[in-house]
Amino acid sequence: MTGGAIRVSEIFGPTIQGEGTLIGEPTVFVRTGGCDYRCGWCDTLHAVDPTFRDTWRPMTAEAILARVRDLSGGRPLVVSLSGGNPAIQPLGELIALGRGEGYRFALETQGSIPRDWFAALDTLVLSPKPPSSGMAPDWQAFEACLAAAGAAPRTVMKIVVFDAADYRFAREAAARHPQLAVFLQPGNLVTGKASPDEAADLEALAARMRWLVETVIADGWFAARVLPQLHVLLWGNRRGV
Ligand SMILES: C[S@@+](CC[C@H](N)C(=O)[O-])C[C@H]1O[C@@H](n2cnc3c(N)ncnc32)[C@H](O)[C@@H]1O
Ligand SMILES: Nc1nc2[nH]cc(C(=O)O)c2c(=O)[nH]1
Ligand code: SF4
Ligand SMILES: [Mg+2]
Repeated sequence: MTGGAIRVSEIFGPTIQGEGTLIGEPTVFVRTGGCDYRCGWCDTLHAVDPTFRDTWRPMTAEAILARVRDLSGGRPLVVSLSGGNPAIQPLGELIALGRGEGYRFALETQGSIPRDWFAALDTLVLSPKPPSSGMAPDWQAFEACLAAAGAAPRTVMKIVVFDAADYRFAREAAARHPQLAVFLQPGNLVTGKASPDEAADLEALAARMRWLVETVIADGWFAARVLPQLHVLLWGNRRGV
């Protein structure tokens, strides 16, 4: 891979953003390959597990933007950079080129790797990982991500909640960073296949979402917003939607 190459797992859309602060917005997704974490419940193992490495392609920023242009018919919209951990990749040039054409950029990351080009984003979604993931958040790196972004992008937190311990973690994370809007997302238990294509367990998701809403309300945490993964409700665990 050359210095400026970006490792891409998949580019798809337009679809709607299914999660968090931009929910419902028409979006093209650029999913990079490779992650420094390995969450037990990751729903995107095909962009994480190195056994999928030969499906990841090195692409230049120009080639990615050309694909985004193709998919969007040249009409600017939101481009969501996700992964894997997109912060591993050199995305500054793609963001600069795309913004020059009117595209807006959002990026989803766990907050483990700060980059100076975070400041060029429109939206930064930081998703620190709760206990159920099996990963421990690195708060120093998380704070370095906030500092790198500065005041330019809208930075929010999106925290996956499976259980009461995750909920307590979310409260603590929010207390550490009271300036950030918080989105709570009920966890979706994928069945462990590396690239799940099966229907989601909608009953279990609804039950977890009800529990989470009841918990937030009983707790009086009125600054939190609770949202499902809309794309999972509509299309299950299918890829590319
Ligand atoms: C696949 S990750 C990729 C970006 C980055 N690595 C991260 O974790 O933020 C995108 C979002 O999906 C969430 N996510 C992953 N697996 C999930 C699951 N099983 N249920 C609910 N959300 C999940 C992550 O927490 C993150 O907010
Ligand atoms: N529609 C849709 N919305 C999403 N929001 C976050 C996604 C992701 O996997 O990062 C995602 C995704 O894969 N599809
Ligand atoms: S940090 Fe994100 S992409 Fe990486 S394993 Fe966890 S959920 Fe999956
Ligand atoms: Mg996903």
